[in-house]
Amino acid sequence: MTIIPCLCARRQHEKIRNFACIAHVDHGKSTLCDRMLEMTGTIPPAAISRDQPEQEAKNEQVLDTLKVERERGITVRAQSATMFHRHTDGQEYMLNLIDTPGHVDFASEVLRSLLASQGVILLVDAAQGVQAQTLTVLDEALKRNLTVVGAVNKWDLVKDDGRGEAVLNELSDLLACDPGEILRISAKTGWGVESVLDAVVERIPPPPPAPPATATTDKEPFRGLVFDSWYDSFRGVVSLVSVFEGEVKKGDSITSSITGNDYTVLDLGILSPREVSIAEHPDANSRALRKGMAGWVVCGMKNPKDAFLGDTFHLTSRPTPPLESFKPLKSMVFAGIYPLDPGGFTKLEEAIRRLTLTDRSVTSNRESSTFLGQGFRLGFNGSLHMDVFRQRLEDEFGEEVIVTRPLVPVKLTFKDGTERTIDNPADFPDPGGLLKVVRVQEPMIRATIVAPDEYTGAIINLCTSHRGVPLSHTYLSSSAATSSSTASSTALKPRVTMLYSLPLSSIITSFHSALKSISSGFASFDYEEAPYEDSDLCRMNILVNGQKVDALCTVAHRSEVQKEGREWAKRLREVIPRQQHEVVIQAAVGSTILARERIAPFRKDVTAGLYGGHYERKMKHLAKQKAGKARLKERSIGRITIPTEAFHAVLGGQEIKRKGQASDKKKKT
Ligand SMILES: Nc1nc2c(ncn2[C@@H]2O[C@H](COP(=O)(O)OP(=O)(O)OP(=O)(O)O)[C@@H](O)[C@H]2O)c(=O)[nH]1
Repeated sequence: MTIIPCLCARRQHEKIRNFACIAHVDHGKSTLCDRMLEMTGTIPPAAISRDQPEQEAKNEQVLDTLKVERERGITVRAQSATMFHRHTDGQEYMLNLIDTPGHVDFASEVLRSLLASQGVILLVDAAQGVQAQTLTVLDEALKRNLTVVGAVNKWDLVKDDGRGEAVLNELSDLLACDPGEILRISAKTGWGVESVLDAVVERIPPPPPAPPATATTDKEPFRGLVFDSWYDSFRGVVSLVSVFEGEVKKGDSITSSITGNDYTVLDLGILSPREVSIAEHPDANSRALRKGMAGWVVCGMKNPKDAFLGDTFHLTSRPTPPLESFKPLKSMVFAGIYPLDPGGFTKLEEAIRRLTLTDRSVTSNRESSTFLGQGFRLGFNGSLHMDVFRQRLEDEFGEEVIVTRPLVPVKLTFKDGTERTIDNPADFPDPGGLLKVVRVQEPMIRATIVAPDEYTGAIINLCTSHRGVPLSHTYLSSSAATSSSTASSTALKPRVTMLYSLPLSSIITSFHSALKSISSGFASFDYEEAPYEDSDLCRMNILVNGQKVDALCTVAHRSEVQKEGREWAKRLREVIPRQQHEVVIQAAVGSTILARERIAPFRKDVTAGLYGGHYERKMKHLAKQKAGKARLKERSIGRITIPTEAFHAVLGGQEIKRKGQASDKKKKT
């Protein structure tokens, strides 16, 4: 059993390191975390041996605990774990590690992780080299003055073709450090991972020391930043707290800076990687969460609404100003969420309330649709985020939902000078209403695309077709240097970083998959928000037998609306079942019809019982049927039944097509 030497509180922080693993998607963050947890004995070792690296590891992405993370092989939530590591200096260190997501939609998870860290491990895949997200996450770490330890991962894949060295140089150029400082590792086999643990101890600074005690205060008062929280049906809200100052222990009375509510600490502990009460952890050797530590706190907070990420807890008896918090990223993609079962609103409401506690970047407001009934308008960071949220509702709460078409926020400036930002297409004015609007603006992004330069032409075409404007085009330094004819793989060929200004709306559906397909998977893409710009947008309505289907209307750029209208009318025709009467589907902007599709009615054989030769009777029956149908049609305007499943399929089809997982045809069958 290893015990942290009992240092006085002022020195103990020196044995603590708080760091995050950051990288582009799939560069091996979660795998590296598995190996570090194994090597420090935090989790049982996997059945791998350094002598037989080809043997598969058994611990796979142990910090990716959500079903959606395991199914999709992506991290969507930052996860923390505390490890104890005996360094070569003979001392035991407490390492608080945070595994972060790589996808841009979960950037807010990376940002809050960085606030609780003093350093980062920046991983780069030896086969892929520096990618778009490598640049953006590094930028965030540098903005916060964090120490960056660079590591090239997947070294087991490196052959004698110079690729590994080229990637190593690329990363050292980026970090402006000596190539010798970059670690070479294979997170999968565990090779070199010991050097990461050593670098964490030696290069990442400990949390800042406590100020000396003054005559009036015997010790520093407690201040802790809440950087994660989740809901437990028995204990209520569990908050993950990074202790910036002082210490907190069981029985302490603490106060939330945001709500002013007082609580008593009922239990607290560390994540190792599961929750372990501090009193029970053999290595913690302390009954308190001390300065520099990160751990969970249960304090009888029953209402998830009282839990705020970025909140500061302090001792009730020693009020302190709140710590610098992090602003939640603004939601940029909005969609209506409705229960598939029309009576399931209350259950869905509770599920959303619980889930938004673990994912505070989702905004939620009630809304109602004439077609779908009561539901919610939720705001997300991007379309993958939206899709993951929908899957979590299903996986974790059994809630099947209909998700309407996503929309980015649109700013309207009216003639009288008032401004309004709308997140629901139903609120966008029709052509008549637009006469009162002097300015329509949509959010833009600054996109970073990194790709081998042979794909430059195709990428320019793709961006242009998505209304993109080029900003810059530069070579990744060392890849330009290795552009020689000796390069034997695409990863060694010169690579470019292209910056583009693009409307956010143009990239929320198919842009990413299109980029991957035109670049054979070699291009990577990331973006950051840019200011709003003027845009010629209009609202497209979908009409069924002349009746507006509010849940299907959308806002699109005028240059794209015709194509969209045709696609949607066609798609609806495929999913709406034939009915007793004709169904006409139209896409329209104001009174201008852009597309029309018709579903022919069933024709009941009213002459079936008649023998041949009764021509006049047959004609009479057919005439009667025609008149009856006309009446039926008149009455049924607005009463066309579109099965909810069909609706679900048509909206889901959009998602499926976007991800390229299945064609619409497959969906139909
Ligand atoms: N050959 C090889 N494969 C690796 C290595 N490290 C990770 N991988 C594989 O790379 C894939 C992605 O690894 P993850 O650890 O999930 O990557 P990640 O960066 O956490 O992914 P996100 O969280 O989705 O961004 C998995 O299939 C891993 O098995 C390595 O050192 N060598």
